[in-house]
Order: sequence, then structure tokens, then C-alpha cells
Amino acid sequence: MPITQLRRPASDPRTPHSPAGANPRPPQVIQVHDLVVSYGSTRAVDGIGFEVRAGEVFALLGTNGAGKTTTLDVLEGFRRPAEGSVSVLGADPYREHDRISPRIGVMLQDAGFFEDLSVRATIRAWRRFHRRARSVDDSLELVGLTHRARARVRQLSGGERRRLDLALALLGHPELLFLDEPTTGIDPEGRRHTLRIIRDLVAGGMTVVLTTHYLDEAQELADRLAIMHRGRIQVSGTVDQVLAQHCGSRVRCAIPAEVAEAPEVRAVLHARGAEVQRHAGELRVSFDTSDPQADLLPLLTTAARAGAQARDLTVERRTLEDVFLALAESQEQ
Ligand SMILES: Nc1ncnc2c1ncn2[C@@H]1O[C@H](COP(=O)(O)OP(=O)(O)OP(=O)(O)O)[C@@H](O)[C@H]1O
Repeated sequence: MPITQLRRPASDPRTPHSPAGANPRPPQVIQVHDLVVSYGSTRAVDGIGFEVRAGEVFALLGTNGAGKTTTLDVLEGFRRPAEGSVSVLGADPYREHDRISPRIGVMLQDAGFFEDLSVRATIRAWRRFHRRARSVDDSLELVGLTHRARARVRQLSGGERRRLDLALALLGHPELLFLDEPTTGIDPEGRRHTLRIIRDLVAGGMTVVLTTHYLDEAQELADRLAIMHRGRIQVSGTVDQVLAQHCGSRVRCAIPAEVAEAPEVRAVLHARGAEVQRHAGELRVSFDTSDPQADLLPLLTTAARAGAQARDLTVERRTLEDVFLALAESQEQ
């Protein structure tokens, strides 16, 4: 199934940007204003702000060391901000940690297990931390580990360990779930399975904040996202907004040189900063555009008038990965 079909339809009442008046916007579950976190002289998070609404998936993306885990630490109540304000489920997550912790689930990058305990015994031990814990059997089934219940933790594959992490994060029936790189180290089939679990949880009303280095995963799951770089949010919005604002489509074709020299075609190629390569008597051109139809029209009509063709024409919608790479490259310059 194409990725776009897996995302929530625009008419879904939990979609954050539903038309005014059609559905009231869901309440804010997380509010972050001007957040700063420092480690000594390193400003790991440097004045960021965002909000997360009930029932949505919010993806925090970014380069290595961008500040994602530090931000999650603050939201989860494990770290106190140096500056700014943070509200999670209407409370200060650091000062009122005990009040909100029964309502949140946290899947860390590495929970740290006792390697000699069985999977079942591990879940049973963690159940004691929750007043209203999911049963061991339900937990195993939820993450697809029933067949590994008797295995020792040290015998689990990397993907199975991540699933055990997820089972523990879900033990207390959380309404807000934090996932720090939930699918790292998992094979494609395991990733599909984990994404399906997350989608089902969100369909059941859970709010999810996740970090991931898999941008296709974020594009598929997230209602809204923020891309961090060196402690700051560089880009944010719905997936569609980010794609529309930061790049549209990539057009590629091969045209005869005389077509490229026509003034109306030169104007388009110049305006779009097209890359042009001469190859075997024709020009291979490629450029980014938010309006492929308008930009292709002069090119195609000029070619038709000259009795020529625009060969190998492709129009490719750019992905979140393209936005991410362009952002990272522009910041390096
Ligand atoms: N305990 C710490 N002490 C000192 N510096 C730290 C500490 N933890 C993180 N940092 C630094 O803070 C910055 C942000 O780190 P953080 O782990 O939040 O980034 P991240 O976006 O989660 O990175 P990654 O994608 O690599 O996991 C980095 O420069 C990192 O080296």
C-alpha cells in the first residue's frame, strides 16, 4: 500500500488542521516555550517552542546531537530546563513528575534490562510500578512477543528488545507516549510491525511524541513535525506544509539545445536555478519547483513548436529526506 494511503485522512476529527468550525481543535497536551537546556557551556537546546495536541503524532527530527533526546528528557520530567517553560498534561513535568508519570509512557533508547530474566518475568517485574497495569499476556500479544515469553532477555534480537521496551512503555495504559527512536536496529518487517502498533494506539486516542532517524517513518506516521539542528527548530508544521514550503517537485528532462535557448525557456531555467548538462547533442535539465505545470508549459510548447520532444520527462515529489538533507547541508555552509 502506498505510504500516503496509510496516513490519516484529512476528514479525521483528530487531524489538527481541520477546517474552522468543523471540529474544535483538540486540547494541547504539551506546550513548550523558549526552552533552553545547557550541559555546562553547551546549549544543547537553544530556545525552542512547539505544541502537541491530543491524539496526534508529533515527530521530533534532527541531525545527530541536535537536542532531540535532551528535549524528550525535559518533557518526560527527567531534566530541569535552564530557561523557558514546559507544560505536559497541564503540569510542570519536572516539579510535578509524580502527578503525571502514571499518565505517560516512556520508551527510552535503552531501558536497561536484567539479561538473565525471561521476557515474561521482566514484564511481571515492571508491572509493579503501575497501579493499573496491562496483564503480562496482553502486553506480550500487543507487541508480538508471545512466542518469546520464556526466552531470556539476552537471547532476544535487537528488534525484539525494542519491542520489549515498547511493551514496558505501554504497561500503564498511558495517554501520552514518548518514543525515542522506536525502530532503530529493527529489520524492515519488524519496523512495519512496530509502526502498525503505534498507528493502532493512536487510532485508540493516544498522543505520541517520537524521535526517529527514519524520515520515511516520520512522513508516514506524523501529523506534525519539527526538524532540529544544533539546538534549534529549523522547520516545523504538518508534513504537507513542510514539503510544500521547503520543496515541491523535482523536474527532469532532456531537450534539444535550441529549445533551451528560447527566451521563455531560458527564463524558467534561470528562475529555478536549473542544473543543465550537455550530453550527446541535447541538454539534460533538472530543477526544483512548487508548480511543475506552470514551469513545464513554456518548455513543452517551445519543444512542440520546434517539432522536438522533451525526452525522459519525470516529475518527482520531493520527500522529507530531501528537506532534511538540504537543511543539514545549508547549515554546514
Ligand atoms: N549528559 C551530557 N553531558 C554533556 N553534553 C551532553 C549530554 N547529553 C547530551 N549532550 C550534548 O548535547 C547535545 C544534544 O544531545 P542530544 O542527545 O539531545 O541530541 P540528539 O538530537 O538526541 O542526538 P542523537 O540523534 O545523536 O541521539 C549534543 O551536543 C550532545 O553531545
